[in-house]
Order: sequence, then structure tokens, then C-alpha cells
Amino acid sequence: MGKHDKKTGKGRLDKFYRLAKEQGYRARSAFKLVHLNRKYDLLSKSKCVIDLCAAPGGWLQVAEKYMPKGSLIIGVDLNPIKPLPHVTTFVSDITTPHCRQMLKQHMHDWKADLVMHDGAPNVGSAWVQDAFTQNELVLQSLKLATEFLVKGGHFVTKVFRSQDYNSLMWVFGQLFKSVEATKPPSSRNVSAEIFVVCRDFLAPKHIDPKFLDPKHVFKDLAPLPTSITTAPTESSTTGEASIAATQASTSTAAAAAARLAANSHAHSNVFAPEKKRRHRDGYAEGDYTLFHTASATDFIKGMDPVLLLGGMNKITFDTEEEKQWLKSRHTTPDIVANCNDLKVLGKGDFKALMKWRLAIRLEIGLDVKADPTADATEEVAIEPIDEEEQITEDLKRLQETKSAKTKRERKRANEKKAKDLLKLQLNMTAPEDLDTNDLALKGEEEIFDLEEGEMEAKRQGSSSKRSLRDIVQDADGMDESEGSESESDEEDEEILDSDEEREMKTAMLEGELDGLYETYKERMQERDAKWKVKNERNKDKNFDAWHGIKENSDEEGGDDNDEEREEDDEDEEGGWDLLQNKKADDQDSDTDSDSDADQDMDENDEEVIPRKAKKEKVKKNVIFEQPQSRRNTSLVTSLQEPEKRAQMSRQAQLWFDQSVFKGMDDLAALDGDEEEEEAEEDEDEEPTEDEIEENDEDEDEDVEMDSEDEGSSTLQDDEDEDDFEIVPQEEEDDGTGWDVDDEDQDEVKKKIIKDKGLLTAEAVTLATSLVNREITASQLIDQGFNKLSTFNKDGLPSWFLDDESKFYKPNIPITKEAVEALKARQRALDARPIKKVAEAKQRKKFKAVQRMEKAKKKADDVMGSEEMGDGEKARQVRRMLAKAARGKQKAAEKKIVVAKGVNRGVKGRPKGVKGKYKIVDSRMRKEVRAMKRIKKANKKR
Ligand SMILES: C[S@@+](CC[C@H](N)C(=O)[O-])C[C@H]1O[C@@H](n2cnc3c(N)ncnc32)[C@H](O)[C@@H]1O
Repeated sequence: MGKHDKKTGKGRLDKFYRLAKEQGYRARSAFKLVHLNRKYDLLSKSKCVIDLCAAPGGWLQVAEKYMPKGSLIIGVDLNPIKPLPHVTTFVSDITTPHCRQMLKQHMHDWKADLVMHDGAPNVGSAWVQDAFTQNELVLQSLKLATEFLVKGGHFVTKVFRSQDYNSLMWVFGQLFKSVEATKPPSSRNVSAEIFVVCRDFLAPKHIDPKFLDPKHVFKDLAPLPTSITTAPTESSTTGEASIAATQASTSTAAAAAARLAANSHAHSNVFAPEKKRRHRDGYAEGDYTLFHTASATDFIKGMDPVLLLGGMNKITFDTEEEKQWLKSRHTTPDIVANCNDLKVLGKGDFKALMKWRLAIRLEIGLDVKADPTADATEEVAIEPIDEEEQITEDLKRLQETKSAKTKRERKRANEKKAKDLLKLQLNMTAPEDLDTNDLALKGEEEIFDLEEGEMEAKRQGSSSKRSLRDIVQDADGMDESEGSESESDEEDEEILDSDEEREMKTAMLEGELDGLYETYKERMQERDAKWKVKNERNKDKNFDAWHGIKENSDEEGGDDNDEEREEDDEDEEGGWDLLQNKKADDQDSDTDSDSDADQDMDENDEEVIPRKAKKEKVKKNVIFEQPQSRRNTSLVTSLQEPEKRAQMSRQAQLWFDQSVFKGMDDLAALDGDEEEEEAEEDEDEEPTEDEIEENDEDEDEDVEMDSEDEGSSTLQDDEDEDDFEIVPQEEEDDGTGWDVDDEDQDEVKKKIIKDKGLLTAEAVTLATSLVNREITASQLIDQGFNKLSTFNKDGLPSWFLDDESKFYKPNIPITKEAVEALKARQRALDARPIKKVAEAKQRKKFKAVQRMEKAKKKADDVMGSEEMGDGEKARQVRRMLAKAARGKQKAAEKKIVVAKGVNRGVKGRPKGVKGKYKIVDSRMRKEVRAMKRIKKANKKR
């Protein structure tokens, strides 16, 4: 623990500290005398100087330096002063007669021209000597000065500003002609010290001793106690003896406490010790010491330990009891050190002292440790409540928990739904993968029924992951079991296990899912124009230009196309259409039973429903509630509705579900022509029963049909049926196909490659390997026959095929070089605006031709001239042609240099300007600009 922080306040090692070091002074305070001497010229005329409180001898050094040679310089201090040349020093207390004696001895009846006093209670090692206050010291030094000063001599003293400062000044004024207080620049601002320079000692014959008696000069000065004791605390249980002792010192303690209380910094000194405070108000009244001690008893038993810590310098352990505390286990060496020097403590140290105080107080029984458990018991004491209140409380709590749980679950479900929807939109999942709950997105009826199904499935303890088909089947079973418990299990199994049933339901669900997928596609299409492009690309059955020639050869291609068509047909039949067919079959076969069932159903709504009839009813429930008029119609008709509805947006569904639209079966009728057409197209896409039959019959023929005819073949049928004039569509060709036998196709592709070059990295890679003979054409063709070229799409749903088309394609090797080459070309293309470049080129070319024409004419003239010789003519013509070929050189730009300031009027090339230049005057430039502005403004008018 250092006494001062070397970076702040008093401890700051400032420039005078360094200067003193540099100049060999023993203390930085030497500069104070240097400055005083500079101001008052005290030393040069002095032959004898007494320095009171001179250690370590800085002032003595200065005196020796500035005083005339052979002067008598005497220094006295409590501390010994290292010998200095031409300086006499001795150790003494200036307040004692010994000092006076010694001075007399050294002065040999001489009188001093200057008495200096720079004394202060020692803040270093001599704390014990701090019995004197600063001003007492001053008065003592003045006393010695009056004794040893010559008439007209000077007295310089250090004073600390306080309420007694004026008294001191008055006394000085009585004894000296001139008294001046000053603060030399070397005196730190943080210090309250000032220097009083008393010049021209009057040397009165008789000086009233009262002038130099502190008791009279400092009238209100109360004798300062060395120990300050505060009144005992109420809780204190000290013995009678200590009370008596305390009472004895009460008067002095009260005075001291009052002084301490006046010092408003005391508390802040403890709570924020890092903040150095100035004593702006000077010293507390009657307190002229800088060092205060307090006994440990005061601290431990006192009422305001913080005030004590903030105002005192030291805590002492003098009494027996206090010495016992030193032996306590709580009194660590740190605590002792802290007590020794309170002024240097930090917040942590003060805290530690306060803790220590508490511990000692507990030890000696001044305080009683509070029982935390007792307090706690008191705090948590709850008044008994009656049973009813208890129940209400419990219920409330339960409700809160339940609602929180429901909220959480709902939130989770919503999040899941949103995620699944997103997945579906991003094509990351198939509608099939969705939870039945997610079908809420597709239509109300479906939600209701399928959720019911799933719930029932759960109830029955079926496996957690079940397909929709299972759920629907279970739903069937459920209703049956609900409707008639008397039905035998065997019968149930008969129904559920029926292959026909299963197939039908599978087909139905697949149909639904296809429908949903179509809706999704439409939504995507609406939203994203790019999707359309992608979709169109995906429609390309050849995948890409590199699928091989299999699909493009006439024979194979024909087959393949037919296959595709068949696949398409089957796709169309798959799911929804298949379901329709099956249903039609069912209808044929089960007409009687169905009609019976229908009848039964109509008649006995509430009664036990016969098996078949119930089954039918369940089916309807699963799909959606139909209007009465439609109930008796076939399932084919009934299932068309959900698809149509599924194609509607959810908002539209809600809209048309309003009562106003009830009875309007054909919602398409409400839409515009466009939608009608769409509906018709849909119908086209979904062949009716008859069409399917016809298609089946014509299957063989179809297989043999050309690819060109294929598009129209089915359409032709439609045409017959629907009286539509179907314009056979040209086969879509984006030029990426690879039909080697097709002359025209080949031409088209060649043209594209010629115009645009190879457009894909795969193409460039393959072309490069062909050119470099790394692969032959036949090898390339052979590679076309791979597992990917026989992609069997039978029975695969369209969403799957769409998805597959993205990834199910041959992996054509791509080289880095090919990619780089393409990129470079693209960059080059991007870099130039093609049209403008072409135009510029043409212009350039045209001008060059014109120049050459001109040159030719001139050359003719030259050749025709008779004045020139052949050699000269040849030279002339060569030069002219060369000039024409070179074209007009751009005239070198002229630099405009504005001459400003001193450069105005300077002639010749300006500094640092190369090439052609023109010097202009700034005024001229301004004028020209102004003219232009005016011209422009006039034009506007
Ligand atoms: C700030 S120092 C003086 C520095 C000195 N002027 C110098 O330039 O080296 C104050 C000195 O006063 C001394 N002092 C304090 N009380 C004293 C006393 N009663 N008698 C003698 N010297 C005393 C201290 O010992 C201390 O050395």
C-alpha cells in the first residue's frame, strides 16, 4: 500500500519532480523557493538565512545557490539533513527551547536576513510528531523569526488556509511592513498550502507575547484530543468503568465529532475513496491537525463507524480490551495494516474493516446474530384458508396449466402445419406424406372426415404411422361397428379384405392426392412464372439433349412416344380415373345391391343399416356430404366434386360454402368463359368411361401410330364426342431434342448451335471430347442406352414423375474447362452491347471505305500529273493510301490552365503541364460561364 498513487493527486510525478531530479535538488519543494525568490528576490541580498523545518534540504540547496558566497545558512528539522556544502544543519523540534538554544549557538549573535519556514506535519514517517497543527507551527516559526531576524529582514512561511488564516495574517501585519500571500506555480493545486511572504521586519522593541501565543491568536481553538470517543451505543453493554471513561471524554469527543460531522466528505471518503476531494472549506473549525487518530473502541462501539473511517487517519489499539481484539481470529494482518493508515484505503478495505467491526461486535456480544430461519418462518406464515377456497385455488391453477398446455400444443401444431405446407410448396414432400391434419389445407370435408378417421385409428390403438387408406378403411369399419354391433367380425373382414374394395380406396385416395397435387401446381403456376418455364422443360420427355437416340429414332421413337402416350393415358387413368373405372365396374356388378342399399338408406336412416348400405353411407361421409339429389348417383359423380373443390383455393371454398350458393352445383357456371374452357379441358384430360373403353379397344392401333399422330388420336376421339374442332398440335420442340434421323430437326439443331454455340457445359464437354477424339460418335450413341433410358413410369403419380424428372437423368460428365469456357463466353457477351458494337463497326468500315475511295481519286490525279516524276508519284500515292488506311487521328486534347493569384499574367508554359495547353483567366472563365447561363435562360423564355 503506497502512500500516494503516483499517477494522481499529490503523488503525481509532475514536471517539477523531474526537474528537481535533473537539477539535483533533494525535493521538488525546492522550486517553491525558487519561484518565491524569483518573485520577491529574497536570497540575493541575504547573508544569513535560517530554514526552519528544512529536511531533506531542498530549500537549503536553493539558498546556497542564490545567496552570496560565504553566507550563513542554517537548517533545522526534526529529521536529520544530509550534509550540504556551506550549510549548517541540526536536528531539533522548532517548538522547543532546545531549537532556540541551538540557533543562538550557530548564529554567534548574528541576525538573519531571512527566516524561512516550510514546515508541515509529517505525512511520511513522523506521524507521531503531528501534535502540532500547521498554524501552531507557523506561529512558533514566527516567534523564532522575531527573535533572530534583523530589522528589515524577511520571513517566508507556509500557511494552510483555514478560518485562522486571517488571524495569522493580522499578526504578520503587525510585525512586518509588507505581508503578501502567494501560491507559487510549483505548489500543487490540490494542496491547500499558500505561502506568506512577510517583508521588512519592523523589529519592535517589545512584542506582546499574546501575539505569538496560539491560545490568543486562535481564540476558538479547543485543545485537540489525540483520541476521539463517541457516545456509547444504546445496545452497548460495556461496563461501568468504560462508561465513566466515555463520559469523561464526552465533551472533547462531542467537539471532535462536531468537527468531523462538519466535514461532509467523511462518508464519501469511505464510500468512494478513489475520489480525491479538496478541502475547499478549509479545515474544520478548531481542527488544525492533519492527522487524527481514533481508538478501536470508538470504531467498534461507536454509532457512526463510517464517519470515523472517513475522518480519521488511524485506529489505535491502546487499551487492554483493544489489544485483545488484536488477538481475535477476525483480526487479520490486513485489518491491522488498514487500521494503521485509513487514508490510503480503498472501498474493499473499508468493507473489510466494517465486516471486521461486525465480527468483533458479535464476539463481544454487542450484536446478536439474527436467526434467518426465524425470520423466514415469520415471512412465509400463511393464514389458513378454508376448504372451498383451497378447491377454487386448485381449480384455477389446473385451468391455467391446462390452458397453457393447450396453447403450447396449438402452437406446436400450427408450426408443424406451416412447416409441412412449406415443404409441400417447395416440392420437398408429397401430399401423401402429410398428416391427416394437414389436409385441412385442402378442404373442409376432407379435414373433418380424415381427422375423424385418424382419431378413430388412434383410438383403436393402431400403429402411429398409418396411411390414409388405412384410416379410411378403419373409418368404414368404425361406422359399421357403430351402426350394428350385431354384425359379425367375419363379415367385417369380408368387407375390408375385399381386394376390390382395397384397390378402389387406394385408387380413390391416389386420385385425391393427384387432385391436390394439381391444385398445388396451379397455385405455384399462378405465383411463379418461372415455375411455368420449369414445368415446360420438365414436360420434355427427352429430358435433355443428351438422352441418346433411342427416343428419337423413328421406329423406337414411335414406340417410345406411344409408350409415353400410353403412360400418359395410364397416368390419367391412374388414381382418380382408375377409381372411376373401377367404380363404374362396381356399379355394373352391384347395381341391384346398391339400389337396395340406397333404398334402405333412404328409408331407414335411424335404423340398423344393412352392411352394404352402411358401407355406402360411410363412403359418403368420408368424402363429403352430398346434396340429396346427388346421393343416389354413382360414386364417380360424387368424387368429381372434391376434385373440383380441391382445385379451388381455400378462400374460394369458404366463399361458395355460403348459403347464397346452396343448390348451385356447378360452380364453374359462376366463373367466366375462361374457367368454363378450363373445365372443358379438364374433361378432355379425363376421358369418360366410353372413351376409356374405346381407348382400350384401339390400343393396338395406337401402339402402331406415329408420334406425329399421337397427339391428335385421343383428341380425335374427343372431337367426335364433344363437337370440338381440335386443331392437331404441332409437336413441341424447343430445339433441344436429338432426332438424328429427322433431317429438319437436325437442321434446326445445327442452326441453333451455329447461332448460339453450345449452350450447356455438358454439350461443350462432350463436343470437346469428340473433337479431341477422347470418345467416338458410336461410343456416345452406345452410352445413350442406359438404365435411365428405360424409365418405366407405370402407375407412378404425376407429382412423383415431376419430382423424378429433376433428378432421374443421366449424369453427363462436365469438365472444369468447359464450364470456364462457357462462363468466359458469357462474360464476353455480357460485356458488349452487341447491337451498338455492330453498328460502330459498320460505321468504321464505311468511313474507311470512303477514305480509301477518296485516296484512290487523289492517287489517280497524282498519277495523271505530268509535273511529278515516277518516284515522286509513287511516294505521294503511298503516303496518301497510308493516311487513308490510318484514318483521322484524334486531335490531342488541349489542357485549360487557369492562372490564379501570383500566376496571373505569367507567360510561358505553366509548371507541370505537358502537351498542348491554353492559359485562361479565371475572370474570363466566369464570364464565359455567365454568358452561357444567360443564353440558356433566354432560350427557355
Ligand atoms: C515539507 S517538509 C520541508 C521540505 C523542505 N523545505 C525542503 O525543501 O526540503 C516539512 C518538514 O517539516 C518538518 N517538521 C514538521 N514539524 C516540525 C517540527 N515541529 N520541528 C521541526 N521540523 C518539523 C518535517 O520533519 C518535514 O521535514
